[in-house]
Amino acid sequence: MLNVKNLTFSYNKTPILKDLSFKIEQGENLAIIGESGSGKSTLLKVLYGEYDLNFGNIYWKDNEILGPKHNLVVGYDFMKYVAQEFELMPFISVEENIGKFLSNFFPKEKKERTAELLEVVELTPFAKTKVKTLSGGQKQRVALARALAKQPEIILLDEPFSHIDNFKKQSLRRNVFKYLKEKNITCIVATHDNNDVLGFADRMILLNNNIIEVYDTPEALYKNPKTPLIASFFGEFNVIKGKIIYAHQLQVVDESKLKATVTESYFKGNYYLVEADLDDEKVFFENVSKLENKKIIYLKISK
Ligand SMILES: Nc1ncnc2c1ncn2[C@@H]1O[C@H](COP(=O)(O)OP(=O)(O)OP(=O)(O)O)[C@@H](O)[C@H]1O
Repeated sequence: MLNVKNLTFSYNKTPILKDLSFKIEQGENLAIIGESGSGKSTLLKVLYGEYDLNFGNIYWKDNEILGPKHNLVVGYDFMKYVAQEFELMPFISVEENIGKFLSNFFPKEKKERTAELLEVVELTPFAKTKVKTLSGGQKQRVALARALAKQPEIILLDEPFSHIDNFKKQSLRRNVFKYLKEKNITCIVATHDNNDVLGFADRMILLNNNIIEVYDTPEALYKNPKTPLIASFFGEFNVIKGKIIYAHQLQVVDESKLKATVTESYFKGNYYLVEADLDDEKVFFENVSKLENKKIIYLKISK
């Protein structure tokens, strides 16, 4: 179990993380979300032992995670961290990078493990390719596989799929999170992307104003977003009479008290996101077809 108690951290005088406490069990997937600059990357680095805390403690099982004041070398064998800037060895191949920290005393195991991880990150055809010739997204996948090579107990991922194109992203995300669950590896992922969270995270933390604003399951937060900031992570939303209403919860009906004028329709694939004026406020809702600008419509809020 990871046990974070009253963690407080600042780079200089201004605190970035104030009095954070949370726990996660072995094998759980925790997502850290928050606006840019809210401290997501800082939290991962602090959990990794890259900095000394101002106050508080971090424990992984019985080990206290301590910063550079207490350790000559940053990091622990049971934990891996994949940063936004991945440091790979450019002049050796993809498979050599992945196998770099695996023992040469067990060549068969090393080969099998490397092949398994190449499959997970969908880079088998690039096994012999030199890393310096890869794209940013391919390098990100090598960094992920390398972090998994020695099977850590806990892995910290900072925006793990940010460089990966939309064609690959869906299947890669499923592969990686499925692999982590199968191997019972605890995962903490900092992300801006709700697709990294929904369907994968067991719990999520929203960092805001230097504190944990909410800590709950994605389902609970999605169904009952207490603040606009939470709702905005999941999608387009409106605040109507003080209530947060997602765009998909508004429907066009023949008559209602919510009379609005269409101002724009955006094609979104299997629906249009329609923008309209409702009592001089902008509202967004989903509709199967495009609606003419200036059309008067009536809206109903569904559950
Ligand atoms: N090495 C550093 N020294 C001083 N301040 C820093 C350092 N690294 C980050 N910060 C500051 O700490 C705050 C949090 O930064 P951090 O990178 O943790 O945010 P983030 O939520 O990960 O942002 P993003 O989503 O943009 O990656 C920011 O105000 C940033 O300027």
